[in-house]
Amino acid sequence: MAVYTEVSDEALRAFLGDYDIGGLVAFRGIAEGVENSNYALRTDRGDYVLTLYEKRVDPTELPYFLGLMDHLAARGLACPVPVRGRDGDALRELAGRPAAICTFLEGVWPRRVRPDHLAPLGQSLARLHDASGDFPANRPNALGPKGWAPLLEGCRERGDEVAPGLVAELDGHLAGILAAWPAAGALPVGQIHADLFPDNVFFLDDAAGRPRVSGLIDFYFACTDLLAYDIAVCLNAWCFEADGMFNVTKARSLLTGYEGVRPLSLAERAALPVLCRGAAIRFLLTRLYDWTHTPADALVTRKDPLEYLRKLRFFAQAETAGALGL
Ligand SMILES: Nc1ncnc2c1ncn2[C@@H]1O[C@H](COP(=O)(O)OP(=O)(O)OP(=O)(O)O)[C@@H](O)[C@H]1O
Ligand SMILES: N[C@@H](CCO)C(=O)O
Repeated sequence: MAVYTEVSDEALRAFLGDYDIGGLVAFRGIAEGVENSNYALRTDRGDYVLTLYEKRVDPTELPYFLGLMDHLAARGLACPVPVRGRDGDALRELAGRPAAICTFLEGVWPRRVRPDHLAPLGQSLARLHDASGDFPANRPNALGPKGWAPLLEGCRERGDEVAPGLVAELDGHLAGILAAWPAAGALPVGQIHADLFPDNVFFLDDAAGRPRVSGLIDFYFACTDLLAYDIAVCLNAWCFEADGMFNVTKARSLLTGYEGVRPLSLAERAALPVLCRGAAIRFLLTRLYDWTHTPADALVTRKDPLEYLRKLRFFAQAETAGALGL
């Protein structure tokens, strides 16, 4: 479900009148995604995605997200390009919500991640980091280390309903992660995607049948943080099997693909285990918060926090990159 705000035919036609993208051919809601309302839009000039930004997005941050996509696309990264209206503005308003039209990306996200998805993923992630090197704006990571303790506080009352003893266990993990977190200035910082899960990466097969990344989407958690933290997010989101096992082959392919474009420093590699613990607790906490604050019958699909507890426990017992097999 991801159409929270309905758009009337009349409002849509008036809205499109502010653009120079041709006449309307087709318009339908996109079911996937949970944060915003997304519509597939076809005009006689091409395909687009219309996004209406819902309540959890801070409108003052939209220029950063749209500006970053524009910047990356201009440097050759396949990502949605915000389309400007006749007045030059990409960020507009529709049905009472901030709204933008972006170009449509071909491809499909992998429902089942295979080992051969990982090297192209790593390459794309490194290209994103390289291409954003000269991006002029910054956005602190609200869901980074400083945000985790307040999130855990928000889960303190009801967290143990999800698993007995969970909150106390998370207190212990969080203290350990924060104590071991890289000091400011120790690792390279830049613009990161911060949510590069399989459903945000589109692939198409090349002529030889090998998967190639056709585009990255959903930059609405992007922020300025440790570049290697983005790899840690991917190690969490892409390298575990359904039975909970960490797949070292996938993890190595991710790093090989990444380092083919941007080699990691020794310090970045050494920090991977704690960055992986950090990424695991970040997704565990946001999922736990949503689980304990969203009514069970709400339209939003809640994601399982315990999937990330298992990942956190796995990373907590691997103190070095070597122990992870990396
Ligand atoms: N530029 C694009 N090209 C093609 N499809 C797109 C594009 N942007 C979004 N989509 C489609 O819309 C769906 C939802 O998009 P997105 O993940 O950005 O939504 P969201 O509501 O912000 O979701 P999330 O819960 O993942 O944060 C995607 O899975 C994809 O199918
Ligand atoms: N990727 C996040 C959802 C927010 O995009 C998760 O799986 O918890």
